[in-house]
Amino acid sequence: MSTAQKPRIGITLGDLNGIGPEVVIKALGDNRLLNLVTPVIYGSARVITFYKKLLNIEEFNYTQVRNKGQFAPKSINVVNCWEDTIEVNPGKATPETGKASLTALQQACEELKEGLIDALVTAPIDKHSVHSEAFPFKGHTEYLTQFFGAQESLMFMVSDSLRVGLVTEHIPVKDVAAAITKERIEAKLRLMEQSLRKDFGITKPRIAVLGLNPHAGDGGLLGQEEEKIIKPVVTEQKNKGKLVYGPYPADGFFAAGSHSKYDAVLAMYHDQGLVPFKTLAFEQGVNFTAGLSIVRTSPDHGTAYALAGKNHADESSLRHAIYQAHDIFKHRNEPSTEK
Ligand SMILES: NC(=O)C1=CN([C@@H]2O[C@H](COP(=O)(O)OP(=O)(O)OC[C@H]3O[C@@H](n4cnc5c(N)ncnc54)[C@H](O)[C@@H]3O)[C@@H](O)[C@H]2O)C=CC1
Ligand SMILES: NCC(=O)COP(=O)(O)O
Repeated sequence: MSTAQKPRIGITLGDLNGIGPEVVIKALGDNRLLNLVTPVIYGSARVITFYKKLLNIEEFNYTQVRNKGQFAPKSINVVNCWEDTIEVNPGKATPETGKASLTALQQACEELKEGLIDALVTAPIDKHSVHSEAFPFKGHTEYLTQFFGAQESLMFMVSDSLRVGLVTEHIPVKDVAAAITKERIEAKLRLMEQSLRKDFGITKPRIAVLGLNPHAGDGGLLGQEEEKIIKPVVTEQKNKGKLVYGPYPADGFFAAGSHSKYDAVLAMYHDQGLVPFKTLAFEQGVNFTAGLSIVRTSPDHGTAYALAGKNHADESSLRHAIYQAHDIFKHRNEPSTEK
């Protein structure tokens, strides 16, 4: 694709019984997006029609893709990823919709690999119903990391006011401390710094690192990870001239608004980073998988089954995910941006 053309953004519907189809339809209902990107929905026209009727949305037109990779440039394109009729029951977790969400994801990833689309936005899957022999992963992040052949990736939650990356992602809390190693923190810091430069155009990024234990260990009284692992990594980074600071106690850090002094924050585990992120930036927040050869974003929420089919789901995060995928794709492909 030449950079003058609009990026073709693949959008998977996620679990058909969750809020994925609703937020996709509502976000794309804003026609201004068509001036910027060519959206390609991976899923099923039948499911889209079902939700259009259920939610009473009339202003949403699309073109079904008949020939692989041939997309209508000024339209919302829909790729039908399965032939059979899958029963849609909003709010209900089922193995069938788990399987369908995987089929759409796999097809989108294949077409991304083939260069038929330029970036991927994924609506939420139900990690439990999709988990199977065919998908032995904890989520999209782990699947995409393997599919696109990366050694490591970074779960990077991004918004205009806050960026938070994670050292450990989808693992039980009981396993977190053992997973906090010098090598893993270094790898995540490297990915975060590269992404801030390459994807966000920040020449000399400032990064804050959080501690693991209460009060960042209180000098070793409340845990040794800060003294033995995290501080030495931060010191080494500083000695290399990197603007890396910490480790900071996580609670007071956000309470004092200290995150606004940094381009990104590295959290040690999922909820340590995502609780403040979602509290401060839920609607604008986007989940970005940094460190891959391709661009993938998603909204920062899940299937929200309790809201499905009720027209109560907020589509802002999905819309931001599309804009963010566009911006990062452009950043990576415009010759003038920082690499
Ligand atoms: N990227 C992905 O595919 C993700 C998938 N999930 C999956 O989603 C399922 C449910 O996860 P939960 O932890 O309950 O998180 P959730 O994000 O689905 O729901 C958390 C709370 O936020 C509300 N909420 C979520 N999205 C909203 C929206 N767009 N508008 C208004 N309110 C919204 C929900 O009603 C609920 O009260 C799980 O199966 C999980 O695996 C969760 C996060 C990411
Ligand atoms: N809470 C973030 C999250 O679960 C991201 O999941 P995924 O993008 O890896 O599927």
